Amino acid sequence: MISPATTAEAALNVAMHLVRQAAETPQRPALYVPQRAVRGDRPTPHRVITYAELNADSDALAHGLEAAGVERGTRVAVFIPPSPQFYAVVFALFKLAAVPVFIDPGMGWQGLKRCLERAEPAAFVGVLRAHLARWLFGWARSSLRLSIHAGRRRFFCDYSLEELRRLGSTRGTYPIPAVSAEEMAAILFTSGSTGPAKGAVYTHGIFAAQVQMLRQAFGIAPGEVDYGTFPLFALFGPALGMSCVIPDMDASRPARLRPDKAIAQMRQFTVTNMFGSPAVIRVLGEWYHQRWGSSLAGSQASASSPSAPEAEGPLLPALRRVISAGAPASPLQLQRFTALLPAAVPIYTPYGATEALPVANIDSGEILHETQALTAQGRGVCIGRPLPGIRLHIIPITDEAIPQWREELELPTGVIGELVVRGPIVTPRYYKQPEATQLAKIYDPTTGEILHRMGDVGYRDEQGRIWFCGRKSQRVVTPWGTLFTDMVEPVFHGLPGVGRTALVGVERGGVTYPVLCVEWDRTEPWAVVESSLRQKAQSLESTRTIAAFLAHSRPFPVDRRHNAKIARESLARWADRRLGPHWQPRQDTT
Ligand SMILES: Nc1ncnc2c1ncn2[C@@H]1O[C@H](COP(=O)(O)OP(=O)(O)OP(=O)(O)O)[C@@H](O)[C@H]1O
Repeated sequence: MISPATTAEAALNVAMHLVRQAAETPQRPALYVPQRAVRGDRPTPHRVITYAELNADSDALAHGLEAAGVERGTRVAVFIPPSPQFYAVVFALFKLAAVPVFIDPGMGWQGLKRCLERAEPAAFVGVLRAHLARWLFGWARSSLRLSIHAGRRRFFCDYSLEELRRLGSTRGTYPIPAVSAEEMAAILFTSGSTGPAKGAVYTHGIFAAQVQMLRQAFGIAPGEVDYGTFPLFALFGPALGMSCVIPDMDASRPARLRPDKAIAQMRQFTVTNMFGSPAVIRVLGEWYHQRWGSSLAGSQASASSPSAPEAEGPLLPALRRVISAGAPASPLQLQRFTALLPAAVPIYTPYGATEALPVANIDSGEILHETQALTAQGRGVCIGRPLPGIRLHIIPITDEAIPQWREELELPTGVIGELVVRGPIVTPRYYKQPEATQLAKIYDPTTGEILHRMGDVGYRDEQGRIWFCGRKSQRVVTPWGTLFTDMVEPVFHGLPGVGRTALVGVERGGVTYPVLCVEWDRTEPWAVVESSLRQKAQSLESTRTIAAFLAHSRPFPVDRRHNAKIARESLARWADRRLGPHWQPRQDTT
């Protein structure tokens, strides 16, 4: 054991950021916690938790958890929604150098069971609902030896957090052990949008690099105020010295965020940084658009409108940046959201995945003024340039494992292939999933680095920017060539009656045909919509082979974490059923 901040190894532990903030600015609010349901029309009382308090609470919990048997390296499943308990427990686990395991609660009971079986946590700390489900569905029964209820009472668990807090509260500062960059710090499960979720192994070195990269890439300064609608990312708020407003929302359903509440909270605390999935950006932008329309874009909100802000000017005047991540954001959504912001405020859409984050970055200025026009012509979605410290390679598309890196794998500029990254934020493996690890990682024998295959396809342009063309597993391979989702779908956006679109493959007689599912908003008759879709498809080489357009009258199914990634696998099954066994593709397709 060492005294905090005395060695580079201890400083690697992400909890050291909290310790440092508490020493430097003890009275700065770390968290603003709504004390009751947030009202859209007036300020809501919030509890303030300072950095000194959060740090002391996590010290007490670290002692208490240790007394209960949690040790360095113990895997602990955490099922607590964003709250003071969540932050205190997670920082306590980091202080112990224990290994928190994070799984999306929204993924469904079966998926959760599978993840927990893989992660084999020895301890489980969660809210009552999570414990009830654990008990009912037998989650992690064979590995668990300690259960902790995140509340005052124990119920049927071994301990309550309140007990552990009391137990540890007189023991002072927790002596954070020195950790190495390679030591496992956490397991984060992917969202499972293209198959079973996989547990990415995070090391202390990765967290340290992420904090540094986020600070540099976005220019986040201590003392800023954060509104983080994605729980795992919210953890970086305190690490970056921000004061974090806890949103009044169900964090496992970002698309159901209530815009009036979110805006009221952001205005009440003059929030400077907002983080959310493209679904959050869409919901807020559409809400604004429906009320005040595009005529006010980027400028003023009418004070005479019933729920308009009293002050003149943009609705969110203090925001310095917005970060939208987790899925492609459509230019239209970005455009609508800019109406809430002061003119020069960027919306960043960083690209990355649970296994490697952040990888590349671009802002709304470049998207709206430059790249969206090319996106509409079928060139894909620009995700910007790799961040400093990251190298991005593009390699030929294959579903086979590639054990070793060879320079010859690199494709030239302009050629579409799979995106592969190397850098300090690349996770080395999946936890106890050697087959998945084999398929996703490449070892470079000359540098000793492990590269991550993103499972995405794209290309590099002459300016060094990367263009995202879709998920590798969702490409549609036809006798007339391969179609990529994010090159095809945006071509049709903006046509009257058309919401989102989704490209899927439907097989008949051993041939896969490209089919476009269309979110039809019923503002135009389907026959009119279909005819304009067909006309548009004929205008480009890449879309000419689309064999059918299908009206989908309800919103598309989406992933559970970000509520933004279209579940094309289930839409493909839907399209197959809709077309029926006797469907004959139109003659002009072939
Ligand atoms: N800015 C972005 N633009 C386009 N796509 C993005 C962006 N950011 C993330 N993505 C998409 O999200 C993926 C990462 O998602 P995440 O880590 O949440 O889990 P997942 O890969 O969907 O889960 P699984 O691998 O279990 O299917 C990326 O590989 C990419 O396809």
